[in-house]
Amino acid sequence: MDKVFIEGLVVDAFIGVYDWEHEQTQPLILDLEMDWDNRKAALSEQLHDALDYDALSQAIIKLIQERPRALIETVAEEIATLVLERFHAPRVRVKVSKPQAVAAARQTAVEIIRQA
Ligand SMILES: Nc1nc2c(c(=O)[nH]1)N=C([C@H](O)[C@@H](O)CO)CN2
Repeated sequence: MDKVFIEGLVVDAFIGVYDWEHEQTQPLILDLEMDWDNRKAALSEQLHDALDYDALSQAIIKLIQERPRALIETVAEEIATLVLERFHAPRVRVKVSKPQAVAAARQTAVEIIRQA
């Protein structure tokens, strides 16, 4: 299956289980891989035949910034649901990284794969 990617999308979010995390935003870094048949868009050159990574990126930023969340797992699930239900991709891999979570670690992250 063909793929569409969004890699390294940085979104400032109220995210975390601790009180201090409710008072200041932290960056999340999002990586998405979506199954999509790119042949129709390649032939028509019509954006409506493509999985629009720009529209999807804006929708993800809006989703994340509409309310605080405790766990990055919740962010990953909600993004996967958005991709499957609103953007109609049949399969998505979502990685949510929280680079400032653990001082001694370069990165912390979760990854999920969901299918329609
Ligand atoms: N699996 C997870 N573990 C932890 C999370 C998380 O979202 N998923 N979050 C925290 C705290 O918010 C932490 O990031 C603060 O530094 C701890 N563990």
